[in-house]
Amino acid sequence: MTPALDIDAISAGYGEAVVLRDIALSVAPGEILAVLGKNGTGKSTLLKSIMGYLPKLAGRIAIGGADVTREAPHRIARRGVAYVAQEKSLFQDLSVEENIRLALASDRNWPKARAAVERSFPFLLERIRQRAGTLSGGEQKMLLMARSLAADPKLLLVDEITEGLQPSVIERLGGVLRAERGRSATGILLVEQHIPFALAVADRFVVMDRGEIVDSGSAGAPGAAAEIARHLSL
Ligand SMILES: Nc1ncnc2c1ncn2[C@@H]1O[C@H](COP(=O)(O)OP(=O)(O)OP(=O)(O)O)[C@@H](O)[C@H]1O
Repeated sequence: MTPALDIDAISAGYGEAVVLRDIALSVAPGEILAVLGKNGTGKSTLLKSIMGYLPKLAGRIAIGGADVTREAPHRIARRGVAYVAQEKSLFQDLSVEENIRLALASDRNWPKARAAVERSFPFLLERIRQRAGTLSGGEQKMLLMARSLAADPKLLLVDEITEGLQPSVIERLGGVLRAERGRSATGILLVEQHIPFALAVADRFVVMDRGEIVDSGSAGAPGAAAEIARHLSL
């Protein structure tokens, strides 16, 4: 099966500063891969380089089998890649519906997108005309996730969605991601620091340290949480 994402020996960074070194990983359609690591180890940089925001110094990135290593971000997005960034990227003055419609390639996709929102976060349909900026922090994170899933992406990149959220919202996001894994072919790369959340929703994990992958395994393996916690505390 062609991977949703295939990264082969990527090195990348900011100008002279090399942050990622020789990264290799792949995500199958319908699979969730968690990327864990301490602050500043290059997890967000990895997502930015997949989105084409950073030039690559070496290596190759393929999305759905197509080489996108040197492609511009808008072309990568058009291949069906959605990115839930750490910074909230909602249009605060636009309504919930307008924010979701902006992620769609065509208005014709709205009925399908609406059904996806109903499946994932139905409360958003009751707030469909509300300005995004007037939702709470947790609700805005849910809207970000709903907007990405509504576009039915081939690949979804999620950067620390649980940061600053209360346990019930984290639980709800986890439920949505688990359901997504069961029903769609979207490959998901989930950058996280929240180990229990990551292991509950992912199939596999990798651990990054100082720009390199230093460990990997199956999320369901006994001892995975302790093994990851050791890396994060070193
Ligand atoms: N725009 C930038 N210019 C230069 N260096 C940067 C830039 N953004 C990040 N870096 C550096 O790249 C390294 C990795 O940062 P990155 O944000 O990818 O880490 P992270 O693992 O996502 O951390 P966190 O969990 O804190 O978000 C850090 O040393 C950071 O200072």
